[in-house]
Amino acid sequence: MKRSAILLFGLVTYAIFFATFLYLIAFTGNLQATALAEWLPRLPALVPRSVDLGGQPTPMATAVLVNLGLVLVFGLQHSVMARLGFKAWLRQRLPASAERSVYVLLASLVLMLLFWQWRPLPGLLWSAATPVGQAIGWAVFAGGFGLVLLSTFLIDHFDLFGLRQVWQQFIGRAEGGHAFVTPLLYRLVRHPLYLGFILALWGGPTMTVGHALFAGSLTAYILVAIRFEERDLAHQLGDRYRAYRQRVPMLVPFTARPFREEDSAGIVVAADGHPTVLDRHR
Ligand SMILES: C[S@@+](CC[C@H](N)C(=O)[O-])C[C@H]1O[C@@H](n2cnc3c(N)ncnc32)[C@H](O)[C@@H]1O
Repeated sequence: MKRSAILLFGLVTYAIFFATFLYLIAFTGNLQATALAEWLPRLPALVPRSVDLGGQPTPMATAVLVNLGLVLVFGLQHSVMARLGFKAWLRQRLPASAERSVYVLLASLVLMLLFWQWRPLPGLLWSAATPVGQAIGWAVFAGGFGLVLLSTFLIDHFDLFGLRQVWQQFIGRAEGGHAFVTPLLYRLVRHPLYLGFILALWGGPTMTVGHALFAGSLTAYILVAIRFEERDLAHQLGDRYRAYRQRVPMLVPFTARPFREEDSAGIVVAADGHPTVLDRHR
């Protein structure tokens, strides 16, 4: 009974996450009307509120404060709950197999709060004037979200969103955490998923003040989150992660400084074919 309940919780959480992710795409791209409606006039309004449309009109200063507050709540939820110490604390109170689903559920709820309470700031900063410019804007937007989704599968999509953990407890198999891997895009940059988000946030054919606030504050949060995440990874993987960090740039491909002999002094680099399991239970 308890096993089935945890499995059901994980499945429902995954469905909620996926719907929230789809809403995030529509929210960020204003897939409600705007530019897309010019191309596809019969496109139904996909979402009632987006970064630029449908939100409560609010004076500028209040809108900025509310919006930054929403991003701060998002950042705090993500960063606090992703720390090894917090995970250990949570596991003393909840079944370990449900921990990731709880994180994913809360992350989705915090995003829903942001969608609901976001205040548009409609001043136009830039807009692509030509069809080619608009197409490039949409390509960056779509490519960014595509990169996010692809990166989740390169790491381990079902582990990141808690499904693997609830399934393994259901079939009575011990849970082991997912491996540290560096396939494809992870050889070009250390954070392709975050790079995808940054491209998606800044892509699209137009940019308003509100959209720039959304993109800018989340980009700043991503840069902070990378610091925390890398600190944990270096703690878990030691020299292996430090050597990876030397070889592969953070977000911009082909910008790593050349690897020098002295960089490898005292460092033992594990072969890429032998991933280390990231310990989720510390
Ligand atoms: C939302 S994912 C983002 C992954 C990565 N920062 C990126 O942008 O592609 C965060 C989780 O992925 C894990 N992670 C980061 N790099 C990884 C890698 N190369 N292989 C496996 N897991 C990784 C982190 O430990 C963390 O639990």
